[in-house]
Amino acid sequence: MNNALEVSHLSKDYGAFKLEDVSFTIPGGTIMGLIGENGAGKSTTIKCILNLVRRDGGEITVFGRDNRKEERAVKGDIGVVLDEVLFHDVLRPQQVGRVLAGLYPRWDGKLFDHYLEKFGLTGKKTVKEFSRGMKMKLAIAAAFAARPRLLILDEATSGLDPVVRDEILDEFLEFIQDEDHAILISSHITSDLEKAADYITYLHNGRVAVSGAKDELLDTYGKLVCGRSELEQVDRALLAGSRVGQFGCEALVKDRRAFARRYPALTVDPATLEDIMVFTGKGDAQ
Ligand SMILES: Nc1ncnc2c1ncn2[C@@H]1O[C@H](COP(=O)(O)OP(=O)(O)OP(=O)(O)O)[C@@H](O)[C@H]1O
Repeated sequence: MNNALEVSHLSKDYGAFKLEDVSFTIPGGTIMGLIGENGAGKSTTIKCILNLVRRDGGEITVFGRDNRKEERAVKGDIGVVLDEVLFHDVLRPQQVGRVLAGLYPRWDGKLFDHYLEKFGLTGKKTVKEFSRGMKMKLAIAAAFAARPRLLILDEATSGLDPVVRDEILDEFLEFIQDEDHAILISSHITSDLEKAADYITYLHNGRVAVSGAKDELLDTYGKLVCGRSELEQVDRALLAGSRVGQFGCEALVKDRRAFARRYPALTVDPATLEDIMVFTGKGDAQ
């Protein structure tokens, strides 16, 4: 089975910002969450995958095909949902479907109608009268109906309420039941990715800071909460970052089992993706 996406040593130089040596792989039948601060390079990475910006180095393959040499075929395999929805304001969802049917060779009108029904978008409202959540749902229905093999979402679930996000995440989980499908989703909402993603890549200042299987990351990292004097005694090499506050200290432990063996008296709790992102990104913040 081919990997759905392989990004190897990707680089892009904007002058003031550089994407450097970004590599990650999404196996078929899985979801990769791309996380990172504002300006970390998530959208630039996605634009390179979509060939919307020219990369300066590296390789990108989608289901084994080079995204530049076989651009047409690769485009047909990818569905995209961006954070801005650009459908014609005056159209109703069904009319949007008729327009898109002419643009996408693999368009599945029945599937589109199924999602409109499921997402409650079958009324008489035009896109202009839609809330942000309704627009995102329409974009996601359209992305599914184009029958992509790789679905890419850039911040598409931000700004949606938890109920809608949950519904949409369930659709994603169903989509990847087919091993020939995969999803790359960039989001600031790490709790969504904690629920849905199989793999996580954390970009920091244009570089991969952490990448791996989500369960493994959550199982390995830990969060230490302790007093200042205790923190001062801990070997810094075991920590990915720490924070000294008014009422105590917190630190991200790189390997909580190894840490527990060395410091059995200190309690290390499981870390969240947000902890991993915040502490790794800040390093040794005071
Ligand atoms: N066309 C461009 N020309 C020059 N610099 C650019 C261009 N597009 C993006 N950048 C810069 O690249 C950096 C990364 O931006 P990018 O949009 O990839 O980040 P991001 O991780 O998606 O951020 P956010 O979470 O805010 O969307 C930023 O410093 C941005 O200013």
